[in-house]
Amino acid sequence: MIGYLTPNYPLVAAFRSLPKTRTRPADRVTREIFKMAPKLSNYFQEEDIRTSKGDLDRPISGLAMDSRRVMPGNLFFALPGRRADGNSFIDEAIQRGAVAIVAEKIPSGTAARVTYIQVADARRALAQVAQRYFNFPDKSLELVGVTGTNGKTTVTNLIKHLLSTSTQRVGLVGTVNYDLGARVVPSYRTTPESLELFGMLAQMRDAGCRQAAMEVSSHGIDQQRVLGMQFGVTVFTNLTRDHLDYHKTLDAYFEVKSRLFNGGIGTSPRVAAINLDDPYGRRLAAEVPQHVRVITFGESPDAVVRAENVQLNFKGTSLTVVWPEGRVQIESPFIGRYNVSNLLAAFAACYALGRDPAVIALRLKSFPGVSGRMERIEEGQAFNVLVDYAHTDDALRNALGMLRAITPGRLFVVFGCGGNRDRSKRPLMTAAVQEFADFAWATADNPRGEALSQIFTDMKAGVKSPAQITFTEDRRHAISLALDAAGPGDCLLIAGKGHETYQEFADTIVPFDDRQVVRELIGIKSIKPA
Ligand SMILES: CC(=O)N[C@H]1[C@@H](OP(=O)(O)OP(=O)(O)OC[C@H]2O[C@@H](n3ccc(=O)[nH]c3=O)[C@H](O)[C@@H]2O)O[C@H](CO)[C@@H](O)[C@@H]1O[C@H](C)C(=O)N[C@@H](C)C(=O)N[C@H](CCC(=O)O)C(=O)O
Ligand SMILES: Nc1ncnc2c1ncn2[C@@H]1O[C@H](COP(=O)(O)OP(=O)(O)OP(=O)(O)O)[C@@H](O)[C@H]1O
Ligand SMILES: N[C@H](CCC[C@H](N)C(=O)O)C(=O)O
Ligand SMILES: [Mg+2]
Repeated sequence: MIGYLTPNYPLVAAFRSLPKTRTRPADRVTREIFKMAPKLSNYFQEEDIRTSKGDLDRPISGLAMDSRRVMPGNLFFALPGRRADGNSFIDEAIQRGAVAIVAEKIPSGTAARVTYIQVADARRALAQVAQRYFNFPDKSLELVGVTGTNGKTTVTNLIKHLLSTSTQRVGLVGTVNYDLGARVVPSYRTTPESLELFGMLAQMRDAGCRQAAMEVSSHGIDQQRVLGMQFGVTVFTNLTRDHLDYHKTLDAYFEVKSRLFNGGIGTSPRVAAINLDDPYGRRLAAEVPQHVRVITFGESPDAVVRAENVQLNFKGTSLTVVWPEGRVQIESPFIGRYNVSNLLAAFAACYALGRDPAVIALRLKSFPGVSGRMERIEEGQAFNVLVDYAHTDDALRNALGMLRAITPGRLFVVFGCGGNRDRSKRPLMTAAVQEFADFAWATADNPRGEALSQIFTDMKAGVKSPAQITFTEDRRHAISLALDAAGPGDCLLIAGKGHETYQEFADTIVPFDDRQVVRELIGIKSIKPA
């Protein structure tokens, strides 16, 4: 599935350099190319290797970290995991043609024709080797890395929009899609593995991109997916409760995120843009090492890039952005106070890259928004319907608080909680919904491997007003009930799945798009304008 992200770069170069002849038997061509392929030892430094066995000078045809994707001639990385252990797939990798193995322990009874390299940390080795294999693509790009619990997708898309010109395409890596310069492909992970990331950055570089914006998830930092990557600017949006299944405490979650700013990923950014309105942002700004320039942003009066005169309504937001050398009035079609924070984050990142603030301000106006983020569905119905990706209690509180303030009628919400994710946020999400909405339909999000009844039990612990919430397993039915209930002046928020076009169950993934479902149901029900 992801082979297109990790082409055999050195081999492609070797192939291009071969003299063009009309008659080249395929196996001879393969042999010729292979002879020109760089050697295994090119990708390691002596200190990386604990012990080794076999020929370190053999050519390799590519890198793999999943035995199911090994191609003949590959170097396979056996990574220790939470669910599986890559070491138990070494035999399978060899059967598929792997000629060299990197592992933290060399298995006994090794195959003689294969080279084994023992390293202290296989994930670290994967990132280092991938960076060398793709020839340091991060260093050829102005790379902006955005982290934080919420706002990463929005801010990276804003940055891409602000930096792009008619002749300059800007790369993107994030939750919704990957823009590789020559094509855009749907995303399967917010921050993919280092092997895929360096492969993608190489494609951007080769397609002529000079900048790229990348979402950096806490899982990505912790699993060394961005180890050694050179970011010019890193951005911190905020830190609120999520992913405690993984990080256990908010402080541990913060420590992981702060590695993107303090050299903890092996590199430090030139500039850090940090949200001063967020308590963890304030802490981070004080802790960033001296050699990193900090540009704070926010509505706080002491922020370097700050917003004044913020005015919000259903049509958009107006604000004055103030920075040390000037100020500019901005009109944006974006709604919601948290989007002021996102606008400032993107503005601060572009300012940090030395872009003209006046030009940035002008371009903000034409930002089309992000798929599934407060996306308005207008099918002639008499009430507002918005599809949003709020999937934490903080995001729900922000989204609903904002809609409450600008909705004349009743506020309704359809929401759910994902399975195999942080259980502790579930009751808090219900409580946040009950704080603002007149009525809520709780339903399935992506149950994944968990029983929906268990997810509902967790969610029910946050119910305060049982008469204002109902639990309905089928998401389409829940949306249908909510559409039936809404009338003129009301607002319906469908939260949690945003841009997603599927629903993930234990043993199947089915097509499901909240936006399409709303459109279909409005059509079927012939909900008429007032
Ligand atoms: C919790 C988590 O992040 N887990 C990731 C981690 O899993 P793991 O360490 O348990 O790995 P594993 O599945 O046990 O496999 C170990 C090794 O064996 C290999 N293997 C496995 C099976 C096989 O047949 N052959 C084989 O070689 C695997 O490729 C892997 O190298 O490493 C795997 C390989 O890279 C990832 O696929 C996996 O992501 C899982 C599926 C996941 O759901 N991750 C989510 C939570 C995530 O990363 N989300 C963030 C976004 C969060 C946010 O938006 O805030 C993201 O960046 O997308
Ligand atoms: N700056 C912000 N502060 C708080 N909530 C926000 C902010 N920006 C967006 N949100 C809310 O969070 C949701 C997700 O936004 P976005 O996709 O930009 O975040 P993300 O960090 O990329 O999320 P993910 O970790 O799932 O990739 C939005 O739909 C909105 O409800
Ligand atoms: N990046 C988030 C997205 C959650 C989206 C929500 N629809 C869910 O499935 O819980 C995660 O993987 O935790
Ligand atoms: Mg995202």
